[in-house]
Amino acid sequence: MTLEILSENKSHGGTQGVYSHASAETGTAMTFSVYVPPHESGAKLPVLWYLSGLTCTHANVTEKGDYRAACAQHGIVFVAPDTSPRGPDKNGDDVPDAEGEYDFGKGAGFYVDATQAPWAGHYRMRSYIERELPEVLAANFPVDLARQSITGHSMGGHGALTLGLRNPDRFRSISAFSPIVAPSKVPWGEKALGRYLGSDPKAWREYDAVALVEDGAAHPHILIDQGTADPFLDEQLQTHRFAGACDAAGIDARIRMREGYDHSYYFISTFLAEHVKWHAGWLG
Ligand SMILES: N[C@@H](CCC(=O)N[C@@H](CS)C(=O)NCC(=O)O)C(=O)O
Repeated sequence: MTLEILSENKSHGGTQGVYSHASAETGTAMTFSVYVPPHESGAKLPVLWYLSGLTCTHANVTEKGDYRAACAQHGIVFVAPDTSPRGPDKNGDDVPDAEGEYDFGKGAGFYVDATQAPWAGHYRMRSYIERELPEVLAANFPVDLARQSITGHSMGGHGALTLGLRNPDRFRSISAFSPIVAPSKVPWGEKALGRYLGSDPKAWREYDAVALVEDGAAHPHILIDQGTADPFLDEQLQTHRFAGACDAAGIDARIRMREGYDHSYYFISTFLAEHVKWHAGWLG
């Protein structure tokens, strides 16, 4: 499994890298970024995954997220995958896309394994992040996969909550910024899950944080930050649904409404270091 180094830059005493590899899951090259903090030779470090939102690649958080000082201070490796397959597959054909739609297709993989044509062949972001990328990390970076946590933004907040709730033994803590907590119930999610997974909403439940909690999933360490001035809050994000599901299930999730903050990286960069520190407390 060879990694191509696209860039490596020294930062806060560690290395911020961007890498590409041939993914067996998506059948394409996939790009991701990894920040490795300064560490003693031979050390194995805990990992914080960051899943990005609609229209993003690894680059948005890497360039605008402001996490490196905190990761250097707490000795945490920070991994930011892409949000969908892109580019040519191994036959040289471009992966299917929804031309002109920012919320479906490329940049909008929704962290699912698609079951519907023409998406099923390449749109396998769940397995890519749950199975393949951890193996790539373990083979190429000084990581201790017994210590992992996960965070994300918007569609990536949905990804963090659903991956975390499905894999509570793998992720010690889960956080999210402005997550889509109930994709089955909102326009972004209804569109994406319907087209990737088909029209039967039963197949959507494992990709819906509220439905997962209703169906018995739980995690003891969940933190959500949501801006009150986020233009997507009422229609697409609906944080109250997750708060309600957690209350009903007896899950003590910490959900903070942040006065005046919007959906942008100005919001994320304000609180991402706090999230890194919070995860560090569970990553030991
Ligand atoms: N306003 C955007 C909606 C998509 C959006 O806000 N994307 C968020 C994630 S859901 C984001 O992080 N965008 C990239 C950035 O701000 O760097 C559009 O219409 O394209």
